[in-house]
Amino acid sequence: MATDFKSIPIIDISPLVAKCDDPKRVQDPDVLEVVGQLDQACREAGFFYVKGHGIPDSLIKDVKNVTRKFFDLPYEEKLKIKLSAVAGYRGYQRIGENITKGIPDMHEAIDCYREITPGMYGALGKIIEGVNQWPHDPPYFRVLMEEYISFCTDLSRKIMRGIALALGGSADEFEGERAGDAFWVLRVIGYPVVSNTNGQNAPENDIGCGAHTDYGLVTLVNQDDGITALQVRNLSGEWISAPPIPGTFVCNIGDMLKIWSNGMYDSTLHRVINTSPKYRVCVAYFYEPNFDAAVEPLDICKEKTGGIKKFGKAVYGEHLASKLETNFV
Ligand SMILES: N=C(N)NCCCC[C@H](N)C(=O)O
Ligand SMILES: O=C(O)CCC(=O)C(=O)O
Ligand SMILES: [Fe+2]
Repeated sequence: MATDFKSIPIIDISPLVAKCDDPKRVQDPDVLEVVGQLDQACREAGFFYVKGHGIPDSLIKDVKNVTRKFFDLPYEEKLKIKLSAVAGYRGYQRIGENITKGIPDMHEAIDCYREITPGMYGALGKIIEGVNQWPHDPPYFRVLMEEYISFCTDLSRKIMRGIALALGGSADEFEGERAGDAFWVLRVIGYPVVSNTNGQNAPENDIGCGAHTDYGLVTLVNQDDGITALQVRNLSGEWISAPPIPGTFVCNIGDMLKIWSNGMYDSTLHRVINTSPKYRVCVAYFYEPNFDAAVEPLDICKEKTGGIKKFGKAVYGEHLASKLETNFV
Protein backbone atom coordinates (compact mmCIF):
# COMPACT_ATOMS: atom_id res chain seq x y z
CA MET A 1 0.00 0.00 0.00
CA ALA A 2 1.13 3.47 -0.80
CA THR A 3 1.23 6.25 1.80
CA ASP A 4 -0.84 9.40 2.06
CA PHE A 5 1.11 11.18 -0.63
CA LYS A 6 -0.45 14.42 -1.87
CA SER A 7 1.57 14.84 -5.03
CA ILE A 8 3.75 12.75 -7.29
CA PRO A 9 7.51 13.33 -7.18
CA ILE A 10 9.60 14.32 -10.19
CA ILE A 11 12.93 12.54 -10.61
CA ASP A 12 15.68 13.68 -12.94
CA ILE A 13 17.09 10.32 -13.98
CA SER A 14 19.80 11.63 -16.33
CA PRO A 15 22.72 10.33 -14.20
CA LEU A 16 21.16 6.85 -14.18
CA VAL A 17 20.52 6.96 -17.92
CA ALA A 18 24.13 7.99 -18.55
CA LYS A 19 25.81 5.55 -16.17
CA CYS A 20 23.58 2.57 -15.39
CA ASP A 21 25.80 0.24 -17.40
CA ASP A 22 29.01 1.61 -15.92
CA PRO A 23 30.47 -0.89 -13.40
CA LYS A 24 31.53 2.06 -11.20
CA ARG A 25 27.92 3.32 -10.94
CA VAL A 26 27.58 2.37 -7.25
CA GLN A 27 30.37 4.78 -6.35
CA ASP A 28 28.79 7.61 -8.30
CA PRO A 29 27.02 10.05 -5.97
CA ASP A 30 24.69 11.30 -8.73
CA VAL A 31 23.55 7.77 -9.56
CA LEU A 32 23.09 6.99 -5.86
CA GLU A 33 21.01 10.12 -5.46
CA VAL A 34 18.67 8.96 -8.24
CA VAL A 35 18.51 5.47 -6.72
CA GLY A 36 17.51 6.98 -3.37
CA GLN A 37 14.79 9.07 -4.99
CA LEU A 38 13.46 6.05 -6.87
CA ASP A 39 13.33 4.07 -3.63
CA GLN A 40 11.40 6.79 -1.83
CA ALA A 41 8.95 7.34 -4.70
CA CYS A 42 8.32 3.61 -5.13
CA ARG A 43 7.67 3.13 -1.42
CA GLU A 44 5.51 6.20 -0.97
CA ALA A 45 3.48 6.45 -4.14
CA GLY A 46 4.39 3.74 -6.65
CA PHE A 47 4.21 6.63 -9.12
CA PHE A 48 6.78 9.22 -10.18
CA TYR A 49 7.55 11.50 -13.11
CA VAL A 50 10.83 10.97 -14.91
CA LYS A 51 12.69 13.77 -16.60
CA GLY A 52 16.14 13.68 -18.17
CA HIS A 53 15.14 10.36 -19.79
CA GLY A 54 16.83 11.00 -23.12
CA ILE A 55 13.92 10.15 -25.45
CA PRO A 56 13.65 12.88 -28.09
CA ASP A 57 10.82 15.29 -27.42
CA SER A 58 9.93 15.34 -31.12
CA LEU A 59 9.29 11.58 -31.07
CA ILE A 60 7.17 11.86 -27.93
CA LYS A 61 5.06 14.53 -29.63
CA ASP A 62 4.87 12.70 -32.95
CA VAL A 63 3.42 9.54 -31.40
CA LYS A 64 0.65 11.59 -29.81
CA ASN A 65 -0.05 13.42 -33.08
CA VAL A 66 -0.29 10.22 -35.07
CA THR A 67 -2.54 8.74 -32.37
CA ARG A 68 -4.92 11.68 -32.65
CA LYS A 69 -4.94 11.30 -36.44
CA PHE A 70 -5.88 7.63 -36.18
CA PHE A 71 -8.76 8.17 -33.75
CA ASP A 72 -10.05 10.98 -35.98
CA LEU A 73 -10.70 8.44 -38.76
CA PRO A 74 -14.25 7.15 -39.41
CA TYR A 75 -15.27 4.17 -37.28
CA GLU A 76 -15.38 1.80 -40.32
CA GLU A 77 -11.77 2.64 -41.04
CA LYS A 78 -10.68 1.87 -37.48
CA LEU A 79 -12.62 -1.41 -37.55
CA LYS A 80 -10.29 -2.69 -40.28
CA ILE A 81 -7.89 -3.63 -37.51
CA LYS A 82 -10.47 -4.86 -35.01
CA LEU A 83 -9.18 -6.63 -31.92
CA SER A 84 -10.32 -10.19 -31.41
CA ALA A 85 -9.32 -13.29 -29.48
CA VAL A 86 -8.21 -14.99 -32.71
CA ALA A 87 -5.94 -12.03 -33.46
CA GLY A 88 -4.25 -12.61 -30.10
CA TYR A 89 -6.08 -9.66 -28.53
CA ARG A 90 -4.14 -7.30 -30.79
CA GLY A 91 -5.80 -4.41 -32.59
CA TYR A 92 -8.50 -1.76 -32.24
CA GLN A 93 -11.17 -1.75 -29.55
CA ARG A 94 -14.10 0.66 -29.73
CA ILE A 95 -15.28 2.92 -26.90
CA GLY A 96 -16.84 0.75 -24.19
CA GLU A 97 -15.23 -2.49 -25.37
CA ASN A 98 -12.59 -2.59 -22.64
CA ILE A 99 -14.01 -3.47 -19.26
CA THR A 100 -12.60 -2.70 -15.84
CA LYS A 101 -14.18 -4.42 -12.86
CA GLY A 102 -17.25 -5.17 -14.92
CA ILE A 103 -17.81 -1.59 -16.14
CA PRO A 104 -17.17 -0.48 -19.75
CA ASP A 105 -14.40 2.10 -20.07
CA MET A 106 -14.98 5.31 -22.01
CA HIS A 107 -11.93 4.91 -24.19
CA GLU A 108 -10.93 3.46 -27.54
CA ALA A 109 -7.50 1.98 -28.10
CA ILE A 110 -5.10 -0.03 -30.20
CA ASP A 111 -3.34 -2.77 -28.23
CA CYS A 112 0.02 -4.02 -29.47
CA TYR A 113 2.19 -6.67 -27.87
CA ARG A 114 5.67 -7.94 -28.39
CA GLU A 115 5.40 -10.41 -31.22
CA ILE A 116 6.06 -14.02 -30.43
CA THR A 117 6.57 -16.85 -32.87
CA PRO A 118 3.91 -19.58 -32.90
CA GLY A 119 4.60 -22.17 -30.23
CA MET A 120 7.28 -20.04 -28.57
CA TYR A 121 5.74 -20.44 -25.12
CA GLY A 122 3.63 -23.54 -25.79
CA ALA A 123 0.14 -23.57 -24.28
CA LEU A 124 1.00 -20.58 -22.05
CA GLY A 125 1.54 -18.25 -25.00
CA LYS A 126 -1.35 -19.42 -27.20
CA ILE A 127 -3.67 -16.61 -26.08
CA ILE A 128 -1.37 -13.85 -27.28
CA GLU A 129 -0.12 -15.45 -30.51
CA GLY A 130 -0.68 -13.34 -33.59
CA VAL A 131 0.81 -10.37 -35.35
CA ASN A 132 0.16 -6.77 -34.42
CA GLN A 133 -2.54 -5.05 -36.41
CA TRP A 134 -1.12 -1.67 -37.43
CA PRO A 135 -3.26 0.93 -39.15
CA HIS A 136 -2.32 1.70 -42.78
CA ASP A 137 -3.52 5.23 -42.22
CA PRO A 138 -1.63 7.32 -41.18
CA PRO A 139 1.01 5.53 -43.30
CA TYR A 140 3.96 6.16 -40.99
CA PHE A 141 2.09 4.95 -37.89
CA ARG A 142 3.90 1.64 -37.58
CA VAL A 143 7.43 2.90 -38.23
CA LEU A 144 6.99 5.67 -35.71
CA MET A 145 5.54 3.42 -33.02
CA GLU A 146 8.23 0.80 -33.52
CA GLU A 147 10.90 3.42 -33.09
CA TYR A 148 9.14 4.64 -29.97
CA ILE A 149 8.83 1.11 -28.54
CA SER A 150 12.54 0.59 -29.01
CA PHE A 151 13.36 3.80 -27.10
CA CYS A 152 10.89 2.93 -24.32
CA THR A 153 12.28 -0.59 -23.95
CA ASP A 154 15.77 0.78 -23.57
CA LEU A 155 14.70 3.43 -21.06
CA SER A 156 12.62 1.00 -19.01
CA ARG A 157 15.55 -1.38 -18.72
CA LYS A 158 17.61 1.50 -17.33
CA ILE A 159 14.92 2.48 -14.85
CA MET A 160 14.69 -1.15 -13.73
CA ARG A 161 18.46 -1.19 -13.16
CA GLY A 162 17.95 1.80 -10.85
CA ILE A 163 15.03 0.11 -9.11
CA ALA A 164 17.06 -3.08 -8.65
CA LEU A 165 19.73 -1.03 -6.84
CA ALA A 166 17.01 0.74 -4.85
CA LEU A 167 15.76 -2.63 -3.62
CA GLY A 168 19.30 -3.44 -2.47
CA GLY A 169 19.99 -5.91 -5.27
CA SER A 170 22.49 -5.88 -8.08
CA ALA A 171 21.74 -3.74 -11.13
CA ASP A 172 20.98 -6.80 -13.27
CA GLU A 173 18.41 -8.31 -10.90
CA PHE A 174 15.67 -7.91 -13.53
CA GLU A 175 17.63 -9.17 -16.48
CA GLY A 176 18.23 -12.74 -17.73
CA GLU A 177 15.37 -15.10 -16.87
CA ARG A 178 13.38 -12.43 -15.06
CA ALA A 179 13.04 -9.68 -17.63
CA GLY A 180 16.06 -9.94 -19.94
CA ASP A 181 13.62 -10.65 -22.77
CA ALA A 182 10.96 -8.28 -21.48
CA PHE A 183 7.46 -8.66 -22.84
CA TRP A 184 6.15 -5.23 -23.78
CA VAL A 185 2.68 -3.89 -24.34
CA LEU A 186 1.80 -0.66 -26.14
CA ARG A 187 -1.63 0.89 -25.68
CA VAL A 188 -2.50 3.75 -27.99
CA ILE A 189 -5.50 5.30 -26.26
CA GLY A 190 -8.16 7.93 -26.96
CA TYR A 191 -10.59 9.33 -24.40
CA PRO A 192 -13.68 11.10 -25.70
CA VAL A 193 -15.07 14.16 -24.02
CA VAL A 194 -17.61 13.22 -21.35
CA SER A 195 -20.60 15.14 -20.09
CA ASN A 196 -19.72 15.35 -16.41
CA THR A 197 -17.76 18.32 -15.17
CA ASN A 198 -16.92 17.16 -11.65
CA GLY A 199 -14.15 14.59 -11.80
CA GLN A 200 -14.63 13.58 -8.18
CA ASN A 201 -18.21 12.42 -8.64
CA ALA A 202 -18.22 11.20 -12.19
CA PRO A 203 -20.96 8.71 -12.95
CA GLU A 204 -19.70 5.30 -13.98
CA ASN A 205 -20.31 5.89 -17.66
CA ASP A 206 -18.01 8.92 -17.61
CA ILE A 207 -14.93 7.04 -16.54
CA GLY A 208 -12.24 6.88 -19.22
CA CYS A 209 -10.52 3.96 -17.52
CA GLY A 210 -11.71 2.51 -14.22
CA ALA A 211 -9.48 2.01 -11.20
CA HIS A 212 -6.87 -0.65 -11.92
CA THR A 213 -3.26 -1.56 -11.37
CA ASP A 214 -0.82 -2.26 -14.19
CA TYR A 215 0.34 -5.83 -14.67
CA GLY A 216 4.07 -5.90 -15.12
CA LEU A 217 7.18 -4.05 -13.96
CA VAL A 218 6.99 -0.38 -14.96
CA THR A 219 4.76 1.71 -17.20
CA LEU A 220 5.75 4.84 -19.14
CA VAL A 221 2.76 7.11 -19.70
CA ASN A 222 3.04 9.69 -22.47
CA GLN A 223 -0.04 11.81 -21.90
CA ASP A 224 -1.68 14.59 -23.83
CA ASP A 225 -0.54 18.13 -23.04
CA GLY A 226 -2.77 20.45 -21.09
CA ILE A 227 -5.37 17.94 -19.86
CA THR A 228 -5.41 16.62 -16.31
CA ALA A 229 -7.23 13.28 -16.30
CA LEU A 230 -5.01 10.63 -14.72
CA GLN A 231 -5.63 10.15 -11.00
CA VAL A 232 -3.72 8.03 -8.49
CA ARG A 233 -5.18 6.70 -5.24
CA ASN A 234 -3.36 7.25 -1.96
CA LEU A 235 -3.69 5.30 1.27
CA SER A 236 -6.69 7.29 2.54
CA GLY A 237 -8.49 6.71 -0.72
CA GLU A 238 -8.05 10.24 -2.07
CA TRP A 239 -7.53 10.59 -5.80
CA ILE A 240 -4.36 12.58 -6.48
CA SER A 241 -4.09 14.08 -9.95
CA ALA A 242 -1.09 13.41 -12.16
CA PRO A 243 -1.23 16.40 -14.52
CA PRO A 244 0.91 16.29 -17.67
CA ILE A 245 4.33 17.89 -17.17
CA PRO A 246 6.10 18.70 -20.44
CA GLY A 247 9.28 16.71 -20.99
CA THR A 248 8.34 13.96 -18.54
CA PHE A 249 6.77 10.52 -18.48
CA VAL A 250 4.57 9.37 -15.66
CA CYS A 251 6.13 6.13 -14.49
CA ASN A 252 4.37 3.59 -12.29
CA ILE A 253 4.90 0.17 -10.81
CA GLY A 254 3.09 -2.97 -11.90
CA ASP A 255 1.88 -6.12 -10.14
CA MET A 256 4.95 -8.24 -10.89
CA LEU A 257 7.29 -5.74 -9.23
CA LYS A 258 5.07 -5.77 -6.17
CA ILE A 259 5.58 -9.54 -5.91
CA TRP A 260 9.32 -9.49 -6.64
CA SER A 261 9.81 -6.74 -4.04
CA ASN A 262 7.69 -8.65 -1.48
CA GLY A 263 5.44 -5.62 -1.18
CA MET A 264 8.24 -3.11 -0.51
CA TYR A 265 6.85 -1.45 -3.61
CA ASP A 266 3.20 -1.64 -4.54
CA SER A 267 1.28 -1.36 -7.79
CA THR A 268 -0.87 1.68 -7.05
CA LEU A 269 -4.48 1.99 -8.16
CA HIS A 270 -5.14 4.65 -10.77
CA ARG A 271 -7.93 5.71 -13.13
CA VAL A 272 -8.61 8.19 -15.91
CA ILE A 273 -11.45 10.70 -16.12
CA ASN A 274 -11.40 13.17 -18.99
CA THR A 275 -13.60 16.04 -17.89
CA SER A 276 -11.87 18.47 -20.24
CA PRO A 277 -13.74 19.71 -23.31
CA LYS A 278 -11.05 18.14 -25.51
CA TYR A 279 -10.52 14.60 -26.81
CA ARG A 280 -7.51 13.23 -24.89
CA VAL A 281 -4.85 10.94 -26.33
CA CYS A 282 -2.32 8.90 -24.40
CA VAL A 283 0.31 6.35 -25.36
CA ALA A 284 1.14 3.97 -22.56
CA TYR A 285 4.13 1.64 -22.80
CA PHE A 286 4.27 -1.29 -20.39
CA TYR A 287 7.58 -2.99 -19.64
CA GLU A 288 6.83 -6.44 -18.32
CA PRO A 289 8.76 -9.56 -17.28
CA ASN A 290 9.70 -12.33 -19.71
CA PHE A 291 6.42 -13.90 -20.78
CA ASP A 292 7.21 -17.18 -19.05
CA ALA A 293 8.93 -15.66 -15.99
CA ALA A 294 8.11 -17.27 -12.65
CA VAL A 295 7.75 -14.40 -10.22
CA GLU A 296 8.18 -14.74 -6.46
CA PRO A 297 9.60 -12.48 -3.76
CA LEU A 298 13.36 -11.92 -4.10
CA ASP A 299 15.37 -13.13 -1.09
CA ILE A 300 16.88 -9.66 -0.57
CA CYS A 301 13.39 -8.18 -0.34
CA LYS A 302 12.07 -10.96 1.86
CA GLU A 303 14.90 -10.33 4.35
CA LYS A 304 14.12 -6.61 4.44
CA THR A 305 10.42 -7.17 5.11
CA GLY A 306 10.44 -9.50 8.09
CA GLY A 307 11.62 -12.72 6.47
CA ILE A 308 8.21 -13.94 5.32
CA LYS A 309 7.09 -14.22 1.73
CA LYS A 310 3.89 -12.23 1.36
CA PHE A 311 3.04 -13.58 -2.07
CA GLY A 312 3.14 -16.97 -3.71
CA LYS A 313 4.61 -17.66 -7.12
CA ALA A 314 2.95 -16.13 -10.19
CA VAL A 315 3.72 -16.69 -13.84
CA TYR A 316 3.56 -13.39 -15.72
CA GLY A 317 1.97 -14.90 -18.85
CA GLU A 318 -0.79 -16.44 -16.72
CA HIS A 319 -1.44 -13.10 -15.03
CA LEU A 320 -1.75 -11.37 -18.40
CA ALA A 321 -3.99 -14.15 -19.75
CA SER A 322 -6.36 -13.83 -16.79
CA LYS A 323 -6.68 -10.10 -17.52
CA LEU A 324 -7.22 -10.57 -21.27
CA GLU A 325 -9.97 -13.10 -20.62
CA THR A 326 -11.99 -10.60 -18.58
CA ASN A 327 -11.01 -7.26 -20.15
CA PHE A 328 -13.32 -7.31 -23.17
CA VAL A 329 -17.05 -7.50 -23.80
N1 LIG B 1 -1.92 -3.59 -19.80
C1 LIG B 1 -2.54 -2.72 -19.00
N2 LIG B 1 -2.05 -2.38 -17.87
N3 LIG B 1 -3.65 -2.23 -19.43
C2 LIG B 1 -4.35 -1.25 -18.65
C3 LIG B 1 -5.77 -1.38 -18.89
C4 LIG B 1 -6.46 -1.34 -17.57
C5 LIG B 1 -7.87 -1.63 -17.74
C6 LIG B 1 -8.20 -3.07 -17.84
N4 LIG B 1 -9.56 -3.23 -18.27
C7 LIG B 1 -8.04 -3.78 -16.49
O1 LIG B 1 -9.03 -3.95 -15.80
O2 LIG B 1 -6.94 -4.17 -16.17
O1 LIG C 1 -4.36 7.46 -19.90
C1 LIG C 1 -3.60 7.46 -18.95
O2 LIG C 1 -3.10 8.49 -18.50
C2 LIG C 1 -3.21 6.15 -18.25
C3 LIG C 1 -3.74 4.90 -18.90
C4 LIG C 1 -3.56 3.70 -18.04
O3 LIG C 1 -3.50 3.77 -16.84
C5 LIG C 1 -3.41 2.36 -18.67
O4 LIG C 1 -3.69 2.23 -19.88
O5 LIG C 1 -3.03 1.41 -17.98
FE1 LIG D 1 -2.76 1.88 -16.00
